[in-house]
Amino acid sequence: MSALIAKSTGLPLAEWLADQAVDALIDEADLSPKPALVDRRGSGAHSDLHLGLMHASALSLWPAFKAMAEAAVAFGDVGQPLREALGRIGREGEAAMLAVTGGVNTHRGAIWALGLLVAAVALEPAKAEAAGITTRAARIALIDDRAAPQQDSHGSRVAQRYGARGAREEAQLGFPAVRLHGLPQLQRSRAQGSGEQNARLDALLAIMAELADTCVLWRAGPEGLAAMQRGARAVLDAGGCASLDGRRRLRELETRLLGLNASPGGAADLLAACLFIDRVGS
Ligand SMILES: CC(C)(COP(=O)(O)OP(=O)(O)OC[C@H]1O[C@@H](n2cnc3c(N)ncnc32)[C@H](O)[C@@H]1O)[C@@H](O)C(=O)NCCC(=O)NCCS
Ligand SMILES: Nc1ncnc2c1ncn2[C@@H]1O[C@H](COP(=O)(O)OP(=O)(O)OP(=O)(O)O)[C@@H](O)[C@H]1O
Repeated sequence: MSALIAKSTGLPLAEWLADQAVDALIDEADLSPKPALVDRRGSGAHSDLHLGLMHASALSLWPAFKAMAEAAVAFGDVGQPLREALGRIGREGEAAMLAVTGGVNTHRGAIWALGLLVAAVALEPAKAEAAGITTRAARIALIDDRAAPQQDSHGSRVAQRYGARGAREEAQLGFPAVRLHGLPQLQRSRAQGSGEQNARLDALLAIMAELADTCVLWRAGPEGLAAMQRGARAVLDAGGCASLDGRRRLRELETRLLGLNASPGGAADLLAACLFIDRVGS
């Protein structure tokens, strides 16, 4: 499917995939009202981020996504050489992002998730259904990158402290938050006639209701994480973002998260992953 679309647009596959990844990031950033995240209304719980910066950051990642797709085509299968090429390109992409944002982490988790997914599609563009893409991405993520520097990141610290599944494990398991929660909810809400923006918000909430988001754990601990998961579930149980009661619950969730200075950045990255698969998937 994606091979055919790339062909019909006349673009090389790698360029088409980089376009889709960047557009998924821009769609995620623009989607409003997202609880406590950067969106068209403002900066949520982030004093160092704003929408223009999210856009500039997304655009700065286009060459990295293109290079990741090209690496997948060149190596041709999942293995150590591809894994280590992706790691190197990912780190270069992160450096380009930090140069554009003046050192602010706008899309770290997204480079990881979308990079793996872009490579997974490029490996077998004819097999672009969600299960196939996420399984191939997981197989890449399971390989050790011997050149990766030992990191003492916020995410790895809280994942260890609380025994939570962080960004790395989410990918290694084949993105269950996307496959089992985000994408099915996106389709359900569309089928119910909720409207595209509400369907996307519902997909974000379905991810938030299940994810051990290490951004939230870092800033607000296990109580913050529980508040995020419970609050997101309450919106969906009330009928989702297209319903009046759901909207009321969404406002309550945002107030609660802002009070905790907690922002579901990991869930936002995985919504972008969800929108990417929705764009390229067959
Ligand atoms: C694996 C990564 C994300 C490091 O993650 P780490 O757990 O150490 O935490 P860190 O706090 O630095 O970043 C986590 C990022 O993931 C997102 N996130 C948080 N929780 C989750 C979760 N449960 N699931 C998915 N994403 C999450 C957040 O938005 C955050 O931006 C990645 O940065 C990495 O190793 N990069 C090295 C370069 C590389 O190999 N690139 C390959 C590109 S394919
Ligand atoms: N629309 C969005 N708004 C805010 N964050 C987002 C959005 N989309 C994705 N994110 C993700 O959220 C992360 C930002 O979270 P956070 O600011 O907590 O990270 P940090 O800079 O590592 O830590 P901290 O600011 O707590 O010291 C980014 O890595 C980004 O991937």
